[in-house]
Amino acid sequence: MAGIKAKLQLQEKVPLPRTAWKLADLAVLFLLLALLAHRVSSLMVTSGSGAAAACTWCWVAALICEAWFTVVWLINMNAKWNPVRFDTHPERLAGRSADELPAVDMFVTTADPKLEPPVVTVNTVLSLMALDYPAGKLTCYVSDDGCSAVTCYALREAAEFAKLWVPFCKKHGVGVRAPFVYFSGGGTAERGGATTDDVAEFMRAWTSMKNEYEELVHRIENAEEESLVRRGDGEFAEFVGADRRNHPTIIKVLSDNQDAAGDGIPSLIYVSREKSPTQPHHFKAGAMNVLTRVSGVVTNAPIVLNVDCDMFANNPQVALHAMCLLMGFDDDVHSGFVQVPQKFYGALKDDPFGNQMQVMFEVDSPSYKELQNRFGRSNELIESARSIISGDMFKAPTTLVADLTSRIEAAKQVSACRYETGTSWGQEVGWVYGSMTEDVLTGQRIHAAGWSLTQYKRWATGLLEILLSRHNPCLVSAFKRLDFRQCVAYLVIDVWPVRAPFELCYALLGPYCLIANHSFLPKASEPSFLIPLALFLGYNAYNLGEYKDCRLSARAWWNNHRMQRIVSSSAWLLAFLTVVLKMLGLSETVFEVTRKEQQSSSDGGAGDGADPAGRFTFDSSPVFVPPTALTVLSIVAIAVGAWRAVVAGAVEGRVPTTGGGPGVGELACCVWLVLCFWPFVRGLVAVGRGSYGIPWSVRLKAALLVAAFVHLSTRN
Ligand SMILES: O=c1ccn([C@@H]2O[C@H](COP(=O)(O)OP(=O)(O)O[C@H]3O[C@H](CO)[C@@H](O)[C@H](O)[C@H]3O)[C@@H](O)[C@H]2O)c(=O)[nH]1
Ligand SMILES: [Mn+2]
Repeated sequence: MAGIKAKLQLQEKVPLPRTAWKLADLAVLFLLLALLAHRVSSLMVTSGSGAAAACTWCWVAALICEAWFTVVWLINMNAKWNPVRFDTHPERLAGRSADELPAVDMFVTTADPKLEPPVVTVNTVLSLMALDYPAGKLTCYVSDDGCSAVTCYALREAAEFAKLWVPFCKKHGVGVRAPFVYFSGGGTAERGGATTDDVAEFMRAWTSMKNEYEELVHRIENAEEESLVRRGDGEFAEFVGADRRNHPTIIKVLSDNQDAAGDGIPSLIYVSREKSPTQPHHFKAGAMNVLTRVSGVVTNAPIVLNVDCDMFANNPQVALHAMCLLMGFDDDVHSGFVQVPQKFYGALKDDPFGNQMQVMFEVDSPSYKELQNRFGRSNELIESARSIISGDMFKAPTTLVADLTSRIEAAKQVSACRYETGTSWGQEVGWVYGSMTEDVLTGQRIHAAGWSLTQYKRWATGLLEILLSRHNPCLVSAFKRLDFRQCVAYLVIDVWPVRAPFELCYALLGPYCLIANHSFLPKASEPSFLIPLALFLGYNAYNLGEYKDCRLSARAWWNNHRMQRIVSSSAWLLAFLTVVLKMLGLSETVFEVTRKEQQSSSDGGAGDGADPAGRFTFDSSPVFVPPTALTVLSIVAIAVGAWRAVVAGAVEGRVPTTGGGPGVGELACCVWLVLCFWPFVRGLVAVGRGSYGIPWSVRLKAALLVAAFVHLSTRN
């Protein structure tokens, strides 16, 4: 270690100046504060005079929402005020002898062979096994919460295929080592690295590799759960009668490489942890904690890399880059995890190095008893914890186990579903339970191909669970080692779901005023009208500018802007309600696994009637009710406003009721809402167009909500 540090710098911190943006940040902040000041002063005037009492509460509601938006703006400003970039230099590591690099245990989680086709998992695993790293120092653990013989079979086949694939990738410097990506280039065989072997020979190797891969896919796709478990050789006998919700632990060593310096392919271990209907399994966090313990008693690498089953490594040097960050600090033993800085709205490369939220064990010399209370009753695990706590965590294990199979008993003990009872797992140790987003700020997948409100709902649920728990960043900052600005940075994401009720309230103000003949914004004739106008224009120009800065189109900005409004009135709102129900003890939150598309290299991605990219589809899920209702309400409000204007024009000399009736501002709010929710307008119009149309059950619920709202607004 000391040797490495004395040598060339592995990483550099480069500050990124953004003076002009800082000025823009402050300008928007100034406008927000001006608006708040104007509201407060007008409220004081009206409460004194007693005039226009009817709309006072609109102004109070608007003031509260705008105060909240100002807080959100401040939180976001803090996070992007002084950005830096870390440049890593893996080439400075690559030259070093293999034993200077720490071993890495790579965790892949899968939960359902239907939603997450085994071919997807296999591609992820292959991309990890082919990383540029000493093969003997890599072990890949796959956790299968689906307890599927097909997944196990697919991985065994993948281990065989890896014997061809890994040397091929390394020899030809393949860029992306997930075969489906590599071969999706069609006939144009991509070639990385400048090697001297002649083109014809490469083409031959490429073709034969492609054939091998297609056969692998064929075998996996045609494997059947039933026939696998009934096979004569009894290889999958453990899966006989195994119900995914109720079965003993199954662990299989599919590839074993204990040659620390040597080549070959990394070890591959299949783990399906014990499940029992009476024990909570804590979803992904539970799976990760089992893998952590299994790795602790089997290979016990000091570094853990975690990816989901659909996150292949898009850069074979990713482990080396990570090492530059993890080993590049002076205080590296204390750097438990490294966060890869993300660019805002960054449609950047998707860094698959999913890092863990787990804070590293504090260094003290705990007694055996303390260790047992903390980590559980496995002697092997306690030994491995002790070796990490006491020693240099980067020290390569000196005595390698003869073979991995000898560790299976110990591994089964720690995979039992009752193992955690009475220990600190899920609390102080490992992945923390009680939130559906145990990873939170880690490299978030950018779902370029589409979006899923279910996923947003789960994320938002998890985030709010964090906010309302003792892990709330403000509490953590007050009592633990998280400094104030870091706390505020975590809040950027944690407050997502809390934004929902405020955004909803604000969105309702425009329609309410049009329907009830009130106002919540200054009149166009008043000078103070310029404040909200400047804010509206300035804020949107700012966001558009950010998109332009990232070389994204105006269209991309608009899509994202309106998606935010839609997500916040649908998924975030429901997440908010779900957590409120959980707090009241009325329901439990569940982890709804997202469906992974199976990208096959052979069918050219035609897909089974896949939706044209970007077109919204609907189903009868409750997430669609609030945005549908908001859309209908805005249209109704515009109609009412127009009708009132016509009537007022016709009945001459008519005096406006309170002088506080709606004006341009309120109308603009409703029009803007309709524009943001345009996909829902299309969904309302598309009757009988399958999933493009909003289902009648959703329309009915939305209509009831709108009717109730109109009724309440017009009741005096
Ligand atoms: O009981 C479960 C449920 C899920 N998973 C796995 O968890 C991962 C993430 O699930 P997915 O449905 O793909 O959720 P995403 O929203 O795409 O995942 C993001 O958000 C999650 C938190 O909500 C994080 O756990 C992920 O790392 C992060 O990529 C997948 O590999 C699943 O197989 C399990 O292992 N066991
Ligand atoms: Mn996912």
